[in-house]
Amino acid sequence: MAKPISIEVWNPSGKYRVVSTKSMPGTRWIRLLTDNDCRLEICTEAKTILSVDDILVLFSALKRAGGTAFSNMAVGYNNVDVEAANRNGIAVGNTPGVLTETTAELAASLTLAAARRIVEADQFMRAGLYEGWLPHLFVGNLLKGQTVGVIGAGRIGSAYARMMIEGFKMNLIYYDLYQATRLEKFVTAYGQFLKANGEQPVTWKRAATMEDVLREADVISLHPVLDKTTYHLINPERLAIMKKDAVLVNASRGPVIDEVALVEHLKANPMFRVGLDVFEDEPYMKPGLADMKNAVVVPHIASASKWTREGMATLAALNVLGKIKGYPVWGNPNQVEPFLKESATPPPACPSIVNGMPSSKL
Ligand SMILES: NC(=O)c1ccc[n+]([C@@H]2O[C@H](COP(=O)([O-])OP(=O)(O)OC[C@H]3O[C@@H](n4cnc5c(N)ncnc54)[C@H](O)[C@@H]3O)[C@@H](O)[C@H]2O)c1
Ligand SMILES: O=C(O)[C@H](O)CO
Repeated sequence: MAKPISIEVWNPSGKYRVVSTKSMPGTRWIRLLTDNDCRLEICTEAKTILSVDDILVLFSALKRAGGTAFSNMAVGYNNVDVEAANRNGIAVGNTPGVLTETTAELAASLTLAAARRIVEADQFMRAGLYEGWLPHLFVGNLLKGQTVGVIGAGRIGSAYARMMIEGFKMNLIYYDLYQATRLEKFVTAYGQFLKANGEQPVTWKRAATMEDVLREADVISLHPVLDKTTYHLINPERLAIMKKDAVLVNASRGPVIDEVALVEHLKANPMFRVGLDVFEDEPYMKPGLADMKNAVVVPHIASASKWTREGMATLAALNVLGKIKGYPVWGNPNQVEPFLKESATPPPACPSIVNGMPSSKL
């Protein structure tokens, strides 16, 4: 017999049953549900990461139980079979916007850590190897005036680009299926500001192909969704056209990079550096990656700030609650701030439902 799962129950007499597969940060999301007649069951097992297949099973179980909604506590939903959710009449929620700046900040941190060899230098220092200042010790790359390449200039890609342009006066080259008009306008205006102050203006370019970005950029950060078009977007051929001392950052999804090919590239090109938040086979790294001094690796923490994680929990809970209440879907998933005001009642809407199913169908 399968071992029973440990759960914590809030408001046991609540009319609507909501299950959280993990304990989520903060308490507002719990209050919002229990104040609205929900019985909340939180799975307290230490490790409950659901695979794509687990979620498929969950959908049919949800349907059998008369359930109507599932929400990821994440903006990315490549782990969810949305077609299967549609077949089961399940609305699928996600948590856009609240994590944009936090994720971009981590991508910027990885960029700096890789470019300036922070982790290597830290390890050297702790190992007691420092004997005094030397002209060649941990020489890295200067970012100012270099070109930052962004692949996937959506919410996070654009926020990252702005940080690197405004912070380090980098020029921009980007590739996206859509034009990033607001980002372009920002760079133009910032360039004019710099020029008016007697400084070298920054510039932008929308690349016709991804290869143009890879060839021209000194730093490349990946921010697309993961789907068939972006799987192994960085492959051996594309690694080969990048500058030998480029910095590559990935805080999108692991499979966007062919990680085996990346390890080979790092071995062959010691001046090439990467900063990775995500991995092809999480929680594992491909063999050899952990030994590479020119790789900075962190465990999928890009959205890990207290405010952000609490906000993600709130949005995920409100997606589910909104479906229970029969609320419409919020019109603009890029503007979710009204749901995040701690002291205010959230708007009567589901913050973000990706399969946009009308409440009446559910
Ligand atoms: N590491 C983390 O913890 C973390 C945190 C948040 C988001 N993410 C990942 O980042 C992704 C982006 O999030 P977002 O909020 O910026 O989403 P978004 O939808 O605003 O941006 C994604 C962009 O990718 C572009 N795109 C899609 N296919 C492309 C292709 N083939 N080539 C180039 N561009 C393409 C889209 O046009 C869009 O502009 C998420 O889907 C998620 O997987 C990771
Ligand atoms: O897609 C997301 O939101 C991340 O992977 C978790 O922050």
